[in-house]
Amino acid sequence: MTAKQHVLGFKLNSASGHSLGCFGSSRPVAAVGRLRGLGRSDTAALGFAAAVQAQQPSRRTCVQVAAGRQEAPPDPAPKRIAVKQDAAAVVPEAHKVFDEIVINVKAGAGGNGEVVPAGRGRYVPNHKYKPGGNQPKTIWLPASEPGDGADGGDVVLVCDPGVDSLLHLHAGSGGAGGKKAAAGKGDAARPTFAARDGSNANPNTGSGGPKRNADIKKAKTPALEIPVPPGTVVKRKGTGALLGELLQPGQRLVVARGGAGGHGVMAPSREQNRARVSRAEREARNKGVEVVEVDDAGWREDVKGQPGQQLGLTLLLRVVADVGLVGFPNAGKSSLLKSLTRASPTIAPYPFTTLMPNLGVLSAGGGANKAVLADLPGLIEGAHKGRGLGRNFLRHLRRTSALLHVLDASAPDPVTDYYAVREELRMYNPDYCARPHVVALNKMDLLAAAAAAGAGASEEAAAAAVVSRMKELVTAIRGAAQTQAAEHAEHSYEGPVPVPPISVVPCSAATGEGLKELAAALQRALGAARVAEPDVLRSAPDTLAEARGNTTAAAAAPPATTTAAAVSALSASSARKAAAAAAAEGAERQPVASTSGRGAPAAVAAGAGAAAAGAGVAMASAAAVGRRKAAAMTPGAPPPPPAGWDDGSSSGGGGGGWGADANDAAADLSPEELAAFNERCRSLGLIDEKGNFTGVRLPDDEEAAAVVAAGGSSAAGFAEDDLNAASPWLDAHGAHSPGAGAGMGDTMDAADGGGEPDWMAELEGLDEQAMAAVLAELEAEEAAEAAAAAAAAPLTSATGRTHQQQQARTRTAAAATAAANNTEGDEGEGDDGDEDGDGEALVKMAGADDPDAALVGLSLEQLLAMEKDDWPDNGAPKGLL
Ligand SMILES: Nc1nc2c(ncn2[C@@H]2O[C@H](COP(=O)(O)OP(=O)(O)OP(=O)(O)O)[C@@H](O)[C@H]2O)c(=O)[nH]1
Ligand SMILES: [Mg+2]
Repeated sequence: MTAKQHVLGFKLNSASGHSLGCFGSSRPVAAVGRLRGLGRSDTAALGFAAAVQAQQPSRRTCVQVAAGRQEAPPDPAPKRIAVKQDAAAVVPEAHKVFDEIVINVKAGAGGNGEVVPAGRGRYVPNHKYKPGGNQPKTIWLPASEPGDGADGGDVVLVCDPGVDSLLHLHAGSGGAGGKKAAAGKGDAARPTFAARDGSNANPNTGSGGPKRNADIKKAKTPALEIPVPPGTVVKRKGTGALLGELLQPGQRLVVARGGAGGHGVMAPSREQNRARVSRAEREARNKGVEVVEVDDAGWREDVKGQPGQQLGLTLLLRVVADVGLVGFPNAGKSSLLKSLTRASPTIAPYPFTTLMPNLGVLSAGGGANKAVLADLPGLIEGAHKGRGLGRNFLRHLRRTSALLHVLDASAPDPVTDYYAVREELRMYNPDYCARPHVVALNKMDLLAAAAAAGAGASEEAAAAAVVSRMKELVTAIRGAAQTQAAEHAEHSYEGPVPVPPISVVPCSAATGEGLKELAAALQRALGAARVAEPDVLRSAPDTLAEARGNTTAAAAAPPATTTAAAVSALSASSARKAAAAAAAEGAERQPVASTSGRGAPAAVAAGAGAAAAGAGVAMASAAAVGRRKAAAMTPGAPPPPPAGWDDGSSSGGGGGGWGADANDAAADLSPEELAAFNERCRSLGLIDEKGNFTGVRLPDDEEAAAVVAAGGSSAAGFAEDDLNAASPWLDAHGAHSPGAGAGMGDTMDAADGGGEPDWMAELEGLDEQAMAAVLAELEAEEAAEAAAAAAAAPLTSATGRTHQQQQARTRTAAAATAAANNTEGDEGEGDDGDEDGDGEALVKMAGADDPDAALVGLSLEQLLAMEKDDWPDNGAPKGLL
């Protein structure tokens, strides 16, 4: 044996085959992998030896290996082991779930405060100093107050409607500022989102500058905003505590608070320290206390910023939708979503095509009647225990108001499928089974094709076979729903009683058959959901429908549209009543009866005679046809609004604009009220004999004469003019007619109270005298206002004040003269026409201590004649004149 070769002897543990080895002796050493100094080929050789030894445990195996040589052994066995080792090193990539993620969030730490050495500053004279007093002559003024450190940035979740999943958080990438998840498991493997730390106090950057100004005491640190889709639920990892739910766009949830910034501190000077310590020492020694060296680090701690909060969060997405589509894989959920909405989900003939919910908007009837549908991944039996895609997707139903069960009608046993899905729902959350739901018997075309193939050439026989199969399925599905409710009662299961379907609609996503009926049924289900559980987040949907919900309103409607309104009202109210009754009755509710309760009244009221006797397709479609006929709707028109839906648009479609014209205001009135309202409008001249609106206007002479002749008012004062003829107009605006002896004051008051006075119309018919009186009164009013304003507003110059007062006096005098000419007294304007009183008031208002008071009575000429030097020194700029 050369020096370069070693003989390695092995004694392998026969129990485990190859876990331990010996190095030339019987003493066990470390595991094979931990033998130091061996190359890859050595390890392979050891492995080979282990394998041989495992085959023949009684033998002692020796392997000769050339140290340092990296030769590949010819035997394939070590290769296998090497492959095994590589396989162990592979870290399987974590499955990225779009609707759930655990992340770490870390708020920023606060910045440190400023430490200002006590020596910075200067002595300033002490203004309290008095010779002989105990105040020092100078006091120490520090140069600036020390600044605080900035608070650390918060971590905030922001509800962003532009984001539709949580996938963007997995990599911790994007603008959210997260770090990529580390390989491996545990906390470190989660993506981490850390906000910025607060900046340290720094006089140069603002924080920690001259701190006389409180506003710049702290610098601001921007928060880290993490966008999440609407419907994100935030829980604390570990405890599971619910931190919040983000539903509204722009909603914010602070999940980690930044640490507080450290305080700015004025550090004690060396002298102060020494003096303080030595004094304390001296006192302690005097008391015989042993002195222990203690570092007073209190202020040093105070300066430091606090760490930010740091925690693990579980984010769960619950899709926000009105209707959730549930069913077995391949039932055609995605196909139906595609046919009903503009969504384009992936559709394929194999199960679990859909892995993420797809959303689509169903807008039946346009406008407000919009519903968001969510197509969920397929469920299978045992999903609530984790089979298939598991129960995770079931939580997306949480925020839906109604459900659409999609069944493959061509499957061997659709009823069992329905029951199985209902049971899955019940076991996951019994509340889901209490929600209004519709069953879609999809793939009807396949059934028809099969029937046609079976029945040979006879089309009628094939159609009859399909109808009979559909009837059978509908009855069986309703029976299954009843069975579920009965079992619930029998076993006293938790939660509300499962409800039967609102409608079972045969349809085909491929041919489009039955889709209109399906959309209408979904709207009914949503209406029922809203009535049973009004959602405060939505605006009240049916205030107008409520008003039309009684026959009175229908009777008050214009004749041409009465039928449509009555049908609409009846169908809305009956549906609402049925829904309310259904909510109250619970398990006792008979599904067939409740369904006919929804459909039949509309049909009966319309005289279509299509009230269906039994459950099923025939009944549902007959009711729908009856409604359509009754409402005289075109085939493509939207279905009548269900309970709980704003019928603004559909009433317009069905009734030729009923409710959209001026009569809408009268819709809420009883016939008596309506008659009184019309009479009043007619008396005011607002509508003509035919009931047409004439608009708001001043009546002409004949009408005025008629009003006067009817004894409305006597003609006096301005009686012969058109002014009096305005009485109906004033009446209409809540003012009274000018009576005998009433002057302009009254008229103006009435006009003021009545909204927009037509001044030109009023002044047109006045004679000269009356016009002069009006003008004088206006002048007087203006003058009084000007005088009051002059007294109230502080004047800065004597000139301005004098000028204004002079003007006021002039106007007052003119007004007084005009008022004196006016024979009728103006009771409303009693403060006018008193020149002296006014002048006195002005002098009084000027104030006794006002240096300008002496100037008040002087004329402009007198003022101009005054020497400037004679002017009182009141601070006004001199020489203005
Ligand atoms: N003939 C016919 N085929 C249909 C109809 N609806 C769906 N299909 C077909 O059924 C298959 C499955 O349809 P999907 O819409 O992907 O079914 P799904 O329920 O979304 O399936 P998962 O996403 O796996 O749960 C596709 O091949 C569709 O073309 C229908 O009304 N008639
Ligand atoms: Mg699908």
